[in-house]
Order: sequence, then C-alpha cells, then structure tokens
Amino acid sequence: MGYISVRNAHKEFMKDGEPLTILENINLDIERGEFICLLGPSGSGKSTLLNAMAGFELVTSGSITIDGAEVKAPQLRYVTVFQNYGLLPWRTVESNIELGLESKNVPKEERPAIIDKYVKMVGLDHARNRYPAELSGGMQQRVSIARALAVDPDIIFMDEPLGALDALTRINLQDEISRICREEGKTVVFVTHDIEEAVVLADRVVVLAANPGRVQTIIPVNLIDRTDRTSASFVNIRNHIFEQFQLAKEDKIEFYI
Ligand SMILES: Nc1ncnc2c1ncn2[C@@H]1O[C@H](COP(=O)(O)OP(=O)(O)OP(=O)(O)O)[C@@H](O)[C@H]1O
Repeated sequence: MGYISVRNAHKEFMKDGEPLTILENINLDIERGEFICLLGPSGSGKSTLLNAMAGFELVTSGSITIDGAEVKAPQLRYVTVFQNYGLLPWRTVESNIELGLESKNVPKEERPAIIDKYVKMVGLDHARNRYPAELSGGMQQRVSIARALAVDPDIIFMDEPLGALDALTRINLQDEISRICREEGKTVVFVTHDIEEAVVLADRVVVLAANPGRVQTIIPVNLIDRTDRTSASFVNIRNHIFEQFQLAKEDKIEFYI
C-alpha cells in the first residue's frame, strides 16, 4: 500500500437531479517523496481527485488513505496551492509566508529564520517587504509556494498553480518547483493539462481519461536532466505521453454499450 493510497475510488455529483459519475474506479499508490502529475483533458476529474486526496471532497465509495489513515478532512500536515495564489493583500511577502506558521502555532521567535530560508529559496529576498499588488503573477505564485513549503508539510497538493502565468515565467517556475521539491524531499501531487510541464516535474505521470474520469495509464519519467526540453529522451517521453493523452481524449463510448 502506498503512502497515499486510492482504492476503487468512485465519485458522483448530482446534475439535474441525477447522479453523474465523475471518477470511476480509481486505483493509485503514491510513495513518500514522489512527484506525481495528474494529467488529463478538461473534465477528466483531475481537480476532483486532488480535492479528494487533500480532504476537501469525500469519495462516494472506495477509500483514500494517507499513511494508513482514511482522509476525511483537510489537515495541517498537507498543504494545497491553487492557481489564484490565495495571498492576503494587506500583508507583505514575509507576512504572507508567516501566515502558515501562525496557523501551525510555530513559536514567534522561530519564524524569522524559517521565513528567511524560504523567501530566499524562491528568489524573493529583494521583495520581502512588498505587498501582493506590487508583485507580478509569477512572484505572487512564488510567495504561495514559499508559504506552503515553510510549514514543512508532508505533502503538497498543487492544482494548476502555474496556469495563469506567461510561458517564460511558467518554464522558470517549473524548473524551480522541480528542484526545490526534490531538494526538500516532498511528496507532491500536481494537477496539470500541460504535457511538457508533466515531463519536467513528475516522477510518474498519471494520465486520466474523461467521461467518466478514470486512469488511462501511468507513465514513469526517468530523466537525468529535466531542464533540457530538447534532449532526445525528453522528446521521446513527451511524445509517448502525448499519444496516451490523445487516446484519453477519444470517445470510448463503445466500451459501455
Ligand atoms: N461540486 C461539483 N458539483 C457538481 N459537479 C462538479 C463539481 N465539481 C466538479 N464537477 C464536475 O466534475 C467534472 C470534473 O471536474 P474537475 O474540475 O475535477 O475536472 P478537471 O479534469 O480538473 O477539469 P479542468 O481541466 O477543466 O479543470 C466536471 O464535469 C465538473 O463540471
């Protein structure tokens, strides 16, 4: 059994008074320290699955456990980073990073050293006294990542955290997230619909198919240099995932007749 273990997970939402299956029979084991990307077309249930693992949603049947304990609600040991940064506009960069330390009741005298470490790690030392409105989108997302890391979570759940950023900022942050999360040995579950992003980040890519959301395939990514997006091995894996992604997008209705 994995550190995060999803067993026969099934999720229904009500639509027009009828139950609609969003996730069907999902089985997935994630090991401690693994970086997993959930990749799939729109509506394949990536966010629903992430939210169920993070405790924001309950599965309709089946189970999700973390370290052997059933997930029933969000916990302080796990943090979630969303696309919209979630920064408090009236607090500076430092003070936003401190937010998580406050909720974890880290003693006040220990906080400056922790904030200092993570503000530097995400390259915002020069902007530590600025307010969110004075930061670019990429800088704001760096703050939310620093805030997530600062509480030293066991698991970081990320739901398309780079979705709103321009291409260059996105590439830089992909490389940084990959480096930082590996250095810190974090277990990460990261939702994306960007194939290249998944190759850069993931130890394994879980490709989901839609209608209903289910696991199409799981592809390991064994790259020595993840930052070289032009290497033959990078392109090979990207193409392989692309093929699976295309298959996941095709209508599989014949299997249900
Ligand atoms: N709370 C809800 N109530 C009803 N239906 C929902 C709810 N949350 C999600 N859905 C439906 O579940 C399906 C899967 O949504 P989800 O956001 O998990 O997919 P996704 O793969 O993350 O999509 P995207 O890439 O577009 O964000 C969608 O059809 C969505 O409309």
